[in-house]
Amino acid sequence: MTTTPTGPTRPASADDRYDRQLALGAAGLLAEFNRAGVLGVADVHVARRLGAATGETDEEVLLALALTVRAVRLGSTCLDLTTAAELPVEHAEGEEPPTLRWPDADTWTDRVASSPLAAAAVVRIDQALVYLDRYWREERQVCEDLLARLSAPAAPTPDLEPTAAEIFPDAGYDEQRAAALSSARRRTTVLTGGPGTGKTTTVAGVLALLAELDPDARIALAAPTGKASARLQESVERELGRLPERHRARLRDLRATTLHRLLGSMQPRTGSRFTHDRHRPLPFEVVVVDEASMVPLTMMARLLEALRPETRLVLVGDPGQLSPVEAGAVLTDLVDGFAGRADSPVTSLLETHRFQGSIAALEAALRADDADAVLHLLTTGDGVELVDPGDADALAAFGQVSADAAYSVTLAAEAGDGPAAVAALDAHRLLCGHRTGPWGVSGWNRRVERLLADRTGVTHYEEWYAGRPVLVLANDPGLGLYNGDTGVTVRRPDGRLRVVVPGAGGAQELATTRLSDVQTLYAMTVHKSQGSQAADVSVVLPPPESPLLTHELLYTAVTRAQHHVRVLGTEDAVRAAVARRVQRASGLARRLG
Ligand SMILES: Nc1ncnc2c1ncn2[C@@H]1O[C@H](COP(=O)(O)OP(=O)(O)OP(=O)(O)O)[C@@H](O)[C@H]1O
Repeated sequence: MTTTPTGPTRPASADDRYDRQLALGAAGLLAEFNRAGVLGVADVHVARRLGAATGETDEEVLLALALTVRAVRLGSTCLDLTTAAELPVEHAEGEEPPTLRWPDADTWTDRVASSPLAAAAVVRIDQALVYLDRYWREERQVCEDLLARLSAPAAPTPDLEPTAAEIFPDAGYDEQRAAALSSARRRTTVLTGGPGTGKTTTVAGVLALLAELDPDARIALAAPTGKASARLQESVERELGRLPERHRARLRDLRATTLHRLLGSMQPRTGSRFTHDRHRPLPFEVVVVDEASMVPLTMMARLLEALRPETRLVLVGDPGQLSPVEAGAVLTDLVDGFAGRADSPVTSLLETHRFQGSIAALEAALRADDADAVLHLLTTGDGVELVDPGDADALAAFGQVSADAAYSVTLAAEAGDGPAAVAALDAHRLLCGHRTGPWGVSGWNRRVERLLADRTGVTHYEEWYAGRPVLVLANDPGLGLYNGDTGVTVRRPDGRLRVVVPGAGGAQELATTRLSDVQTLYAMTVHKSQGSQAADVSVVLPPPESPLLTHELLYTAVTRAQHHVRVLGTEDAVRAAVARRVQRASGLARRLG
């Protein structure tokens, strides 16, 4: 089973001209698909506007355009019209799905190909897929740049084996030693591996090998988000600390940054997107990009065009994790597209070094798509649990774990002990698949707040109180805060409240008035938790019919846990998640293969 999230949905029968989900003025097929909840208002408006600009009147062609806009909005880079009618259409429980007049799948693509829209290059047909022009260009460019990098002969490298043996001395590092050696010999590497498989350790080794080849090599470390770059900095520093002094000394001044900052500010007047592009390439001999699974197609296109052909590129990530919010799942496409090619730049690390026992077994069962094994482990394993939401006592106990964790944070925060409050906060995480609704972050935030109030006897009516955990929602480079940072409010001896936010350079304390874009963090989305870890994790699965319930969601959620994970969900929900891979349409893998 595969799924594509279906976006806004409403019952087909309702018709309200003031409904914000309905596109006013739309008629024919566009109105029909909008009313059924398949198309959003923006999809319809874009299609109508581009149709008017190009003189396109064929409603089936306009429908194809609107569906392609929708596909991009939901993360695909293109749309296959021959299978479009298989899109799951949400409908109210107990009702039949709406009957939609899907155009003839055999001729639809040809009609689009010979339309004024295609003549005006608004849409492109390639490999029988429909693209918006921009994504077609970016996908082709990514493919061409990568293949050009692979076909260029690599510079001859001296014998690196002795240095590799020095960096990775014992047999426990065999897999990483081999991966680091092959990366150091190549111009392009895609280093993949699940959580804790030693990707960062390998990157530190690759950098040490490359610095051995060229001690003056300029090295850039980057990640898609500020939070991920801060984590990269921290973990590379930690892993470099393991290396002999000679290597450490060479790599001491490395600083990680975001991809946006690496590429430079936007250049609106020159029409170029970033300071660095094909004409003004990045001045580095080595560029390492971590959390590559979070890099969307557009950013990958901008990065590749800004690299000199001789710059070594190392993309690092876990293709099993959630894809970026924007269009494209490039890392997955690279792994699929290069599979079986003799010149594949993909190197995979398989052995996990962080997890043990049932969590390691659960991770392996998920990777193998083995739903029976996943359920068996969740119901019998040590340190892993499945909690039935239909069992009131079990549900109450599940909520109590979060309330107890919040209580520990409150005690430390009221005592003014910042480090203890941060440690208590990081000891447990409650993760939800949904943002809103009773099973989402907003519902669980309220629920834990109530349980905590029952326990302390104090209900907080003020926004800020000692023990309030917060999640930062926007980057603020001035304050050194990043979207995804977490902090906790503590009471200082003078009674004032301060927010303690741990970071790579140590914790900082901020007045509550300086933090504007934050939300209470008794629960957070699985998406936001990517890349972070907690000793104990509670996961609230969406119901089986939710399109957000996917393999990637469950895998990302359970692999956040170091020692204990409890999953609130039915057996059906677990089976649905294991079976349902996020399907993002893209032509990149086929182009590469
Ligand atoms: N070969 C090894 N033997 C023992 N421990 C290792 C080995 N490789 C890495 N480790 C340790 O395992 C932990 C995970 O390694 P590392 O951070 O490199 O993995 P990762 O794949 O980058 O993890 P993630 O991306 O999930 O954060 C670290 O504490 C690291 O020091």
